[in-house]
Amino acid sequence: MAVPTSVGAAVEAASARYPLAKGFRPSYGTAGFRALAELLDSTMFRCGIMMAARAIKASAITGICITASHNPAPDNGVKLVEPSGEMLCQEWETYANDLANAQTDSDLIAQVASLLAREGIAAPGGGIVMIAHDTRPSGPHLAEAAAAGVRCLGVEPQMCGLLTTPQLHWMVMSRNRGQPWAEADYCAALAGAYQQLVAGTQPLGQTLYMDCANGVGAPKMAALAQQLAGAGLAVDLRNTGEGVLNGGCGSDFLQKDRQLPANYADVPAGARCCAVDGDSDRLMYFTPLADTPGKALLFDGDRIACLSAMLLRDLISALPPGAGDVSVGIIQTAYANGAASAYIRDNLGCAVEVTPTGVKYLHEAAHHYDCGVYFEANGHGTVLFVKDFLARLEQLAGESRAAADLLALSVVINQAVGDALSGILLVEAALRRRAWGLDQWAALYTDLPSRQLKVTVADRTVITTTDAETRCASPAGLQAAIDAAVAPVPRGRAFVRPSGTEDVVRVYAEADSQEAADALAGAVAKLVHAQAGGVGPAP
Ligand SMILES: CC(=O)N[C@H]1[C@@H](OP(=O)(O)O)O[C@H](CO)[C@@H](O)[C@@H]1O
Ligand SMILES: [Mg+2]
Repeated sequence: MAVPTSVGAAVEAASARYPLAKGFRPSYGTAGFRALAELLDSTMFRCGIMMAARAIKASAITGICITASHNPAPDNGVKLVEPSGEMLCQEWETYANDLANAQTDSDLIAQVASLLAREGIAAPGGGIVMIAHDTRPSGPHLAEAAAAGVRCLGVEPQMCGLLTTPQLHWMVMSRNRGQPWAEADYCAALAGAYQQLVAGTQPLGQTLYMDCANGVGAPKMAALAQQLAGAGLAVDLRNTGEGVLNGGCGSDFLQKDRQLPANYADVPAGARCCAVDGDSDRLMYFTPLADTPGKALLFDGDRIACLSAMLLRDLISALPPGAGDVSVGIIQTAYANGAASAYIRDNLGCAVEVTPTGVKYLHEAAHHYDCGVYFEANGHGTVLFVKDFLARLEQLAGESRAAADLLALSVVINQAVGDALSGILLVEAALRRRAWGLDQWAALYTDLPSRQLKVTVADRTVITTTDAETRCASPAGLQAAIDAAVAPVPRGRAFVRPSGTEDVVRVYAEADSQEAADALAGAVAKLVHAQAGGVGPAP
């Protein structure tokens, strides 16, 4: 099938303004495309075309968020939103790669024609693509490039300006469901549900110090906090945009260095603190340590998952018998701390599943349960409720506070994707309902010391993995060598995998002491360097 003439002409006319940078080979990674912002004009334009096609195909609204999340400020990238509000379905990732890598205008038009033919899209037009961006200076320009792509298919781009990634996902989800979908509706829905969850409980009484990573989370949390006035949640916003995005602050910085972010010198040891990343889809809680100034004790995604599962368990056990059996599952990746996995297995009585890295895999697995809790260790995740369970809860909500609270929980916690702002309300509500401080939360279990390293190799695709990335299938011999390095280490565990967002191989190791974890990670990094084509000096 030939591409409709109007589409071909529109692509040809517009694409000259968004040429493929010389030698640039974009690859759809763990969460979309990411690169230096100045390389991305063509990628955004082409993603615009694709998400317009996705909208036409579904007769619905799709979304494009221009962000490079926790990456440095000069980078940018794109996250693509399905009509359901979830991340782009995996089947369309191939189109994204094919379009993004078309070398000439005629190649591009041929790729568009092939997509339209394979998806049975005969005529352009219909649908809307909502486009938002984070605080990076390159955002508005790249959003315009995406909009130009959308228009080529006769679809209307709707410019939403500055939003967190999860807000855009939520808006697309709500709008396609025919529910109130504006940004103000997001704040009202989350704040109202939070108030329901904490009704009748005492405020925690201390300020929450939130590190906004100098990103979009700052203005958006400020707006949400306005709606929470009177709910007993005092938030002190730090790193609100005066410094460099993700520079010396934010959830990723904290997780990597376990060091206090910038502008926390005056925050007392033991204070309740949290940090989000540049697009506010990751959340870490932390507290300044008294005995090692400048260092933080982390409450990571694993610990947030445990707290969420405990809240779910409390509420589910208080449901009336009419609610029937409710399955709760926790989904983790290989990066989950071994102590957290053991705690869940031994104390929470939930099913545990391990998937490859990337929320698209965790999100999919979470759908296997009535309530699926998923968090990556880095704080990216949410709690999903299946429709049928929500319908049962609605029937019971009039007579059962637990049912009403579970419904409120499903509103507080973003059902489209992991959302740091909604995660904050989840954690605050869970702590407040138990009248818990950070001490009790910390006492659930003690993290095993761990270490992550990166190794640069000539071609990271030489490393392939199996068993949810816990074992290497190639290069031959590498896994046996890793096994030999791990064997003598008490509580030792290690694995390696190629990153989906950076040109590196990631090494993870944990053991019963920090020294042992560091040594094991170092030994495994050396093996990777030696056996998988390491570049530069050995680690
Ligand atoms: C170890 C780690 O934290 N990996 C991160 C990172 O993916 P990599 O494929 O490891 O580069 O970025 C992803 C997207 O933000 C996130 O989902 C994932 O958890
Ligand atoms: Mg992010």
